Amino acid sequence: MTAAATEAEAFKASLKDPSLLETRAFVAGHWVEARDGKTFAVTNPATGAIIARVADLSRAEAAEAIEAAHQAMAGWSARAAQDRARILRRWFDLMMENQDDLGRILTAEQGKPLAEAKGEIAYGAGFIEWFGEEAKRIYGETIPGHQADKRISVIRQPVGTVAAITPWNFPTAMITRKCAPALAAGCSFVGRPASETPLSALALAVLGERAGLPPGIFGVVTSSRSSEIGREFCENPRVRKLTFTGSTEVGRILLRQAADQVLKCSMELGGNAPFIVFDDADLDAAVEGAMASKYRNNGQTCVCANRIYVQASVYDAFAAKLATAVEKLKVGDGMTPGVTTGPLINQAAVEKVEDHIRDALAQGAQVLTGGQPLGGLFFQPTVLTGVTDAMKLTQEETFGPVAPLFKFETEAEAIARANDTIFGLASYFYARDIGRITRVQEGLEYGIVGVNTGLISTEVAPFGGVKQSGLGREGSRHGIEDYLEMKYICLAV
Ligand SMILES: NC(=O)C1=CN([C@@H]2O[C@H](COP(=O)(O)OP(=O)(O)OC[C@H]3O[C@@H](n4cnc5c(N)ncnc54)[C@H](OP(=O)(O)O)[C@@H]3O)[C@@H](O)[C@H]2O)C=CC1
Ligand SMILES: O=C(O)[C@H](O)CS(=O)(=O)O
Repeated sequence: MTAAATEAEAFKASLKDPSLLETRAFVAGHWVEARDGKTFAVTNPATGAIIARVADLSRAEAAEAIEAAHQAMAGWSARAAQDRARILRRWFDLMMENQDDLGRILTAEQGKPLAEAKGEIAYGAGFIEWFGEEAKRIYGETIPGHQADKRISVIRQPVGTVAAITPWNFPTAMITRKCAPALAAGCSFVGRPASETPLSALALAVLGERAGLPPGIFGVVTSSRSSEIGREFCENPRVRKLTFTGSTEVGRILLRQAADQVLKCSMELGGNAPFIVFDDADLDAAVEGAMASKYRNNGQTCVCANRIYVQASVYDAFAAKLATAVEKLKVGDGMTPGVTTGPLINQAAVEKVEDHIRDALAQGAQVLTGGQPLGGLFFQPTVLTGVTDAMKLTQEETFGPVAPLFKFETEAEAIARANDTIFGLASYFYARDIGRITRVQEGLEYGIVGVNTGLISTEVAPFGGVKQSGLGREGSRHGIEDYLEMKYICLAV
């Protein structure tokens, strides 16, 4: 056996339940290899080791998964909501019972520290718990008739078979944030996870099968051919809803492809979050919030602070406090206890971070701490000062551990600069004056505003962006609406 195969086998053996490390796709309730035998490698970004080889399905096999989901849907949507709710609750329970193994699989393929990965498992499972409960509350309504002999009612029915494409940065939560409302509504679901991180989705399918999801209702199509599978999802007439999480660039491609059949779409796209520190802020709290928002998942989240604006009178004090906190971060393999910051996902991510830093320094910014690669896919958590709006990192999402500090003078200036972007997902600010808090929270053009907090992610709230950060909301009681169609019934009596 080669060293790579040995490492993969060793990782599988390290799990309490090795059967969770599935490498076949899940189609029509069956675990399948690609018909042509093709596989693609899944590597550990911390070590570069191949931890698995996963079935590499073709577009035709993705079509078979969609057909199976379409055929299975009638029986699933006909079940009582209580029945669907019980199965989703069981799925939640199984995820939490296997949280340690699921966290280890997630860290191995994505790189985030194990504690953070286990946190994502709980976060992701929370969507299944939440929408299992919402399944029982899909209410309709009656409306007084417009004529004496008319009786008007409105019912809400499942939209149909849902296709989902998800990113590598939250390989569990981004799937459950979509499949949970879909299945709760009575839809069937076929997901295609990012090729860097398919194992978490497959482990989810193992537990979904054990929880009692009927064959075909929840499919996972693993493939390295993302654009081919994406075309199938957009063009297959059996698909009635496409939901995507990822970059705005790919979101635009999918929306163009989905237009031909006027396919219902939800889009959770890129961000460029401002993080504003006013002169009346609690600076220690602001530093804590900036650390949580900026360096979570090594800066690889769409809601990470991407631009940090600090009012002039507190700029130096905030910068010094932030640098001190950043220098306490411990970079390393996420499986190692005490590590707070794992690797970036791939070499392209490292190069984007280096490009943003190089561009900023060339235009006069200074490195307050960090700024250097650490070998492999590791990078020093970095703070830049003297940053200006002309630099690349002001308009582009860095998606890495770089905190650029901008200086501002007035409240109006801060709001205007924070809004000067095509994105509108998350935003944050720290202040204590209630008048300022009210003006700023209303003035920011974003789908999400964190006030005196850097962490906003929860299944109970509506998550989503405005402008080019996306379409629709995920989570909260609103999150199920995108998986339902409203039907108006006019009965002549
Ligand atoms: N708003 C949100 O909640 C989130 C937004 N993002 C944004 O996404 C970016 C980083 O994530 P990243 O995964 O690199 O984003 P990408 O948009 O590159 O990839 C997202 C998913 O889309 C797939 N994909 C890529 N190209 C196509 C295509 N032409 N047709 C169909 N599918 C395709 C990818 O597959 P593969 O990788 O296998 O090619 C992956 O599964 C950042 O801009 C970030 O802000 C990321 C996560 C969440
Ligand atoms: O993909 C992401 O970045 C997530 O949407 C961020 S969150 O849901 O964890 O806030």
